[in-house]
Amino acid sequence: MRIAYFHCFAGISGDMTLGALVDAGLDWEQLKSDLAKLPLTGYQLQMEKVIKQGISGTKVHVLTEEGHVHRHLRDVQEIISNSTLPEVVKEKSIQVFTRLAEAEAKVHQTTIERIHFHEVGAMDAIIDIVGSVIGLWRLGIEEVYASPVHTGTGFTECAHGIMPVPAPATMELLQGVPIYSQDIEKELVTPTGAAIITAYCKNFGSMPPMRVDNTGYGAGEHDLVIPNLLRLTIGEKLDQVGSDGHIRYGGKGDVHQGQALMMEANIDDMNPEFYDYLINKFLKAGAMDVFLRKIQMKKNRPAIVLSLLIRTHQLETFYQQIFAETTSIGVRVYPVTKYMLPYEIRTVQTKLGQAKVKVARYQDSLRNVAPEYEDCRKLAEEQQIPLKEVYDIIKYEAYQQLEQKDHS
Ligand SMILES: O=C([S-])c1cc(C(=O)S)c[n+]([C@@H]2O[C@H](COP(=O)(O)O)[C@@H](O)[C@H]2O)c1
Ligand code: NI
Repeated sequence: MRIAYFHCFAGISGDMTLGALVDAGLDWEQLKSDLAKLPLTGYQLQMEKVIKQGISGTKVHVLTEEGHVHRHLRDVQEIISNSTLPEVVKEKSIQVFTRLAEAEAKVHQTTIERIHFHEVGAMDAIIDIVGSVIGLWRLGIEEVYASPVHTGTGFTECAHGIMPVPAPATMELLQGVPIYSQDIEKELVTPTGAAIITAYCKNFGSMPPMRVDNTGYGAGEHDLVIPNLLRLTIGEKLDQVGSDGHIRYGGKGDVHQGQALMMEANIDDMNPEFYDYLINKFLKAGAMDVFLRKIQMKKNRPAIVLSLLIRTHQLETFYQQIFAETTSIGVRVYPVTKYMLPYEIRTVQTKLGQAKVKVARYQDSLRNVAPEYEDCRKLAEEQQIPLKEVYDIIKYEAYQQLEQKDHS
């Protein structure tokens, strides 16, 4: 499972979140073209690389000509609903704004229908929030975690006048979240940042075990005595790292469940030489699996079903690639639920040498040991032994070692 960890050592705001997402690999041009799907004009998006206390990060600027506006929640909802963004993005963005409205309503003792946003409903806040939702969706983040949140202290000036830090709406949004201040007299967490992180975050604490793919830094406005950055780390969630250093995927013992999409296209008119190239291309682009089946179509035409198992956020990427690279002009897409045994990758020492094996367990019993093909191929080539023999030896010796460990 792909997860994100936000390290909020200098707080969190909407533009820091957007900067961190871009710094961690969100495609800038893609983000701009996604945001252009909102019925909003009169803004410009800019990004720049900045250095904060020697650390490089991305600062996103949302430049608008908008004067002081008072939007209600329903105005923001309408803007988002009237966009051509995917439903998941619209729903999550509206959820974040609804959280903001609830916090504002509580602070100003009114209702979410009546509350009018000042700064937090301005165009830059809409861009920050919808952009952050797009970013997490585009990067395929399935779960979000965060550190305890550094809030800052003192006072800040806004449309309401002078406010204590954390601002009342921020404080309301941070109910139940571990927060702290180290006497930095700045507003480190804004209502927008607090609404985004609390709408997503599963747990505020230390970083869960993960295999890191990318880290990005989103820069805040001011220069502080600490690096004014929000650090975002993206990677694959590991359910456990044992004291032996072995990594376990998918928890201990129980079958775990995940959602994915199956894309299929029936192809009867493409040069079969292309399939090898396409399978590699789709796998490199992040498909979880790609496979072919022979079928007999109407008029007795022999054909191929090209199937791709993909993550839900990859839909657009892959239908574009299928239409661009194959002769297909239509794809079927359906949601699938995957049930998976937890597994771990272990390196075993055998009489032929070292090899990795994938070890699957159900509860506490060993269910499968699969030697890694590439390691076996290398050993077979190096030692001029038939591949199937190498495979059997690795599997047998791995079983013996693992069973011995389990019983000791
Ligand atoms: O716009 C509104 S209603 C607003 C409410 C509050 C409360 O705490 S109530 C605070 N603020 C301040 O506005 C700026 C901008 O916030 P963003 O989240 O849009 O970056 C910030 O100083 C808030 O504390 C605005
Ligand atoms: Ni307010």
